[in-house]
Amino acid sequence: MTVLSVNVNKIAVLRNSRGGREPDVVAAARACLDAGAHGITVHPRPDARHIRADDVYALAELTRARGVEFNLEGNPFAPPRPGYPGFLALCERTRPAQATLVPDGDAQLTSDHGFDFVKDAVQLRPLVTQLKGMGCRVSLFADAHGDPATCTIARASDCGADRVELFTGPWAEAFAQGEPERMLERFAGAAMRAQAAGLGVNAGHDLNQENLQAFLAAVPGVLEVSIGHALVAEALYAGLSTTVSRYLRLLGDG
Ligand SMILES: CC(=O)[C@@H](O)[C@H](O)COP(=O)(O)O
Ligand SMILES: NCC(=O)COP(=O)(O)O
Repeated sequence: MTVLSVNVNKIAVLRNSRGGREPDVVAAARACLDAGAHGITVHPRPDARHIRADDVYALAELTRARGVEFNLEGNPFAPPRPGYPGFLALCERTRPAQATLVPDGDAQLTSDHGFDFVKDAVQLRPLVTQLKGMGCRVSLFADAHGDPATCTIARASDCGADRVELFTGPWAEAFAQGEPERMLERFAGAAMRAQAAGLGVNAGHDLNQENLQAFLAAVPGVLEVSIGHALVAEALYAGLSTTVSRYLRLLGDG
């Protein structure tokens, strides 16, 4: 079975837009877990555009109390700054069940590529060792959509990683354009090469209710998907009619 880790970054985007406490990230995470989600993911960014250090601490406590996986994602190379203690410090303080390393830059709107496991190995190896020493399972964000001849995904095992997370943005794009076949072949091939090297395979980015099943049917042995942006958008649509009805009842119209 593939487990679902819900990414609650977008709840924090909404909260931060008004500067108050609502919507509450922990309450939202609790609702996801009450609905049966297997874990919670967050990807705090150094500019604190959504998840803040305090959210990470509170979610670590919630997931520990509920006995579910906390998946902390982030760029381990981004230096600390006021309000952001750094990815390793956050892991040290919260001991997430899974640490997912992602090579994003500050200016990125969102994550858009994985590591080059040949070029980045020297830097990654000691970090992976350090995180494993904290008791974290370590997953590395990986491209799976490129030419199989140049794909370095299997080399993630040389970095000491337990898993890779396939960057599924290109899959979502190919699906939306009605051209899924070649992309599915590439992702399935990359997943199998990673598995042959002893790595577990996770997947995430832009997965949604439309593109998820075809992906999982074609890509073997995906252990976990982390989904946030689309899931929160879909939740808005699913919840809007109930909520509008409630307001109308309050107004005596319904
Ligand atoms: C690694 C990954 O694909 C997700 O964590 C995604 O980047 C979410 O981050 P944002 O919510 O900041 O877009
Ligand atoms: N690791 C991917 C993730 O946590 C969520 O990505 P998205 O669904 O917000 O694109």
